[in-house]
Amino acid sequence: MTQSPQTQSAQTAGYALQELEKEAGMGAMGEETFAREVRCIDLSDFENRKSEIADELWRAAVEIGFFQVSHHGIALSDIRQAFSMTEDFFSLPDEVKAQYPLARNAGWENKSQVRPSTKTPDQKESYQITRPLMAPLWPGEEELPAFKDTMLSFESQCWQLGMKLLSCFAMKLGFPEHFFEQAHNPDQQTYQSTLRMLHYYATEQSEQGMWRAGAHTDFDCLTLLFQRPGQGGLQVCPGKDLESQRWTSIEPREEVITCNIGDMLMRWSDDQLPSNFHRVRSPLPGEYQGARYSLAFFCQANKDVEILGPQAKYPAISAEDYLQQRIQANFAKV
Ligand SMILES: O=C(O)CCC(=O)C(=O)O
Ligand SMILES: [Fe+2]
Repeated sequence: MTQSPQTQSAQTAGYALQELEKEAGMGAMGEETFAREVRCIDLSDFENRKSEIADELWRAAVEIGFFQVSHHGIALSDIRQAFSMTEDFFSLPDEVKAQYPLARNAGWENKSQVRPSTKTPDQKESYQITRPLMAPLWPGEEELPAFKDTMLSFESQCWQLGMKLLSCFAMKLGFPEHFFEQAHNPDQQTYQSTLRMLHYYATEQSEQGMWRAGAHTDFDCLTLLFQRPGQGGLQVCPGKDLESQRWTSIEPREEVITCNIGDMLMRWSDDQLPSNFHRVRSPLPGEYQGARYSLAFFCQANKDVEILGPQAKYPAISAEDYLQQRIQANFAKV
């Protein structure tokens, strides 16, 4: 980094402001539609079909910003096991979970994320796993047997898939094929990719008139989102629909993973790849009113990695500074 700290933080603040202004206008209900297609890209025979898959991913990401992947290599039984552990974790008493409090992007929080779009707390609890920060944050084996091993192995599978997808984007951006894999190195202390377990409260435990997750774009490069059948509510607003605030509902399907580009890759791609708004709305009367669980894996470049696009549209910024400014805008205390 050649800039003085002062110039650097002024630019950081300017960019943060721009992102937040966009987000602040997105809190309304808007219009709902099922009409827009969210493409599902088949990843089978990945190594042999890589350039064709890369073309399909690029088109879906550029044109819509969201896509789903099928035949992605993570076994359904592993996904189900990760969800079962997630339910077990959130069933622990609050006093137990409170021993593992959220700091930066690891640990447990409860109704503490206030989105700039809604300015109200998301009606959820979450527990985030970020490898280098976990030592004081794992429940003991006696509290939750096999939790740590199961979730770490799932995290690793998510990382592998995330890196596969990012290698396709690297090729299309003119970076070396393994560029993003090197930037998301799980063996270093600077690793900051995160597996987030989410539990949205059943209607009776939620405050009325609030969002399960207010409209937002993700901070990361790429998000992989796993949903449970029958637990809907995720809605996306592809860039084209931003002005009209037309929201497309994504029907949860167990065998596909819903993916979206985050702000970090948008910046890294000089805005060629858009990060788009999404949210989780509360159930409407007549819909399933029970709890909703989801799992999200956020590919976030290691702290010391410099984010600079192929055309250098924006000044270089470290992934650490980039992420920190977005976390601060969302959580008061961390
Ligand atoms: O739970 C979901 O379906 C979405 C979660 C999400 O968008 C997030 O945590 O960033
Ligand atoms: Fe998100």
